[in-house]
Amino acid sequence: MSGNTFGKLFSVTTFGESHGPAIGCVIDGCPPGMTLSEADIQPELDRRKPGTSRHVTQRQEADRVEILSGVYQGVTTGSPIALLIRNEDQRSKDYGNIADSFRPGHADYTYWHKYGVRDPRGGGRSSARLTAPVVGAGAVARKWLREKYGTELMGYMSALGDIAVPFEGWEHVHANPFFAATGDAALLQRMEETMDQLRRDGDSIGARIDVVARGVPVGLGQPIYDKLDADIAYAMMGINAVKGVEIGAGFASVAQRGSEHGDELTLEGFVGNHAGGVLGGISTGQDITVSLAIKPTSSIRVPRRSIDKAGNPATVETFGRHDPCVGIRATPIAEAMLALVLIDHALMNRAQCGDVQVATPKLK
Ligand SMILES: C=C(O[C@@H]1CC(C(=O)O)=C[C@@H](OP(=O)(O)O)[C@H]1O)C(=O)O
Repeated sequence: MSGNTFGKLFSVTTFGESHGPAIGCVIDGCPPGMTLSEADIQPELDRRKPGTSRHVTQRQEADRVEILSGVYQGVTTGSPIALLIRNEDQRSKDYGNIADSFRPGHADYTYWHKYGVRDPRGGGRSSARLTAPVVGAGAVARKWLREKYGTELMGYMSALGDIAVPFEGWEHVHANPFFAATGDAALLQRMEETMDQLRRDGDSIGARIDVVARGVPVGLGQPIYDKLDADIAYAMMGINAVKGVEIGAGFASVAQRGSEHGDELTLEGFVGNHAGGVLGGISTGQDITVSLAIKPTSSIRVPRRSIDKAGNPATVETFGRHDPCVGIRATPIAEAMLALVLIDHALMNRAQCGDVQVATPKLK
């Protein structure tokens, strides 16, 4: 009801603010009997944490996760799992000059009208820092999915602003600060220069992120309202700054014919994956492919027109430590959200349809 909980059977409630003492989440419904320790979660948080290159926010947070409950002798018990991440590097004075006005493109304005109370310390609940607990919960989900079905989740940046970054191979993704799946040195150099110029300009830029789930069993998803692709879109739109989601061919479907779009079935497998791994809202067993449009960060140094709380015209400039392209750190977050959707649907499918068997081959 209050927009802080995600998922039905594997439900995650996040808490905390960017400049409060800590952030975290409570996971309810994790299956018992899975080995789990901080070491399973920390590497995912390390992929997302701030301060890892000059192209992201310089706020220094270790994002060290503590498991407070739900695990006994290294095994999940079925009780709620609480994950805690302490904030260490808050600097609320950066927000002093905008405490009474509204950043264009930011949630400041809508939160103020909705709640009538403003947390002047940083972005509060609307901060992208709140994606850290989501990544923590996603790490638990992806471990279960890997152990149960061999599911793997991967993602990469496929565009930085108007620079398209073609996919070359997964081996490149962690060899550059952008999560780009390319080894093209000239292209990476162009991306670095674009970001350096943006930083000098005090401006920001958008990005496109592609996410893939491989090894998803056939049959996940519900027929009408809780379609797998609908829940994926819902989940992705829950990530800060996401303005668009495509599944499979997405908006390119508009220009396709049925003879091209519909992936033919052969005994060797599906021919193509325009469906993005989902037909009729239910997983096909192929890769689930999702693409996200991430808007340019709204906290920028460029002076812009706004108003203040009293209704006077104001000029807004945001100082402090911000991501000039929040999309650079979005890849692990998108993977985590996809994992949360998949585990929830896997548990729901197990409940209703766990005994169903048909003799038809399962295609890939
Ligand atoms: C700290 C993180 O990113 C933050 C995301 C963010 C925002 O407004 O979204 C604003 C900045 O934080 P602060 O509230 O301290 O100004 C970023 O540094 C993080 O992702 O962990």
